[in-house]
Amino acid sequence: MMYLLVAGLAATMTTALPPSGDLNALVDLSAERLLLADRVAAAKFGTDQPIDDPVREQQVLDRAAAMAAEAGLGPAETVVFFRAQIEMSKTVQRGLFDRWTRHPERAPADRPDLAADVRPRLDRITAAFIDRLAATADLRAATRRCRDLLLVAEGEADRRHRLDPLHEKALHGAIAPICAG
Ligand SMILES: O=C(O)C(=O)C[C@]1(C(=O)O)C=C[C@@H](O)C=C1
Repeated sequence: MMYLLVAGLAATMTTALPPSGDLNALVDLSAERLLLADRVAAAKFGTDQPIDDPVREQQVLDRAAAMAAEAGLGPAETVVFFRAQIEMSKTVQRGLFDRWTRHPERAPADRPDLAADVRPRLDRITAAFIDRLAATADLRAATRRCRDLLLVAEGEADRRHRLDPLHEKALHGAIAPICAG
């Protein structure tokens, strides 16, 4: 009986406790998504597919909101967060289009498949985001502690991913809603 009680408690604890309560993994996902914007831009550059795709944006936001509700997160705040990810992805894409237009020799040689390859990867990041947003829910508030942790996580992500100024600026914008409370 005692054994069953302890085993049951341990099982509850391992599922209830978030593996990492800090903001590093969350910011890291944001950086990964912005680096994936390079692949999105490469898929569109030199084609007639525009950077802005409002239909796809709505799909991303609807799916994120549905997953957020299931995870016990507020759909409205989750949409604000994902909107920032999308806006900053477009900032990166526009910056790269500009760079590649001015320096065609720097344009990517290959054209990734947006529907078959890049968007499924973005979708996987959405699911991982929900997980991390849920794990950091207590921390994400308009507090000094949140802002301090965010600053550290941002610096680490900049370094770890060796972000250039374009991606660095985009990461700064993408993570802005995290401590908005
Ligand atoms: O999937 C695309 O086409 C993208 O450009 C990515 C993305 C996004 O960040 O999810 C960004 C801009 C588009 O308006 C739609 C979606």
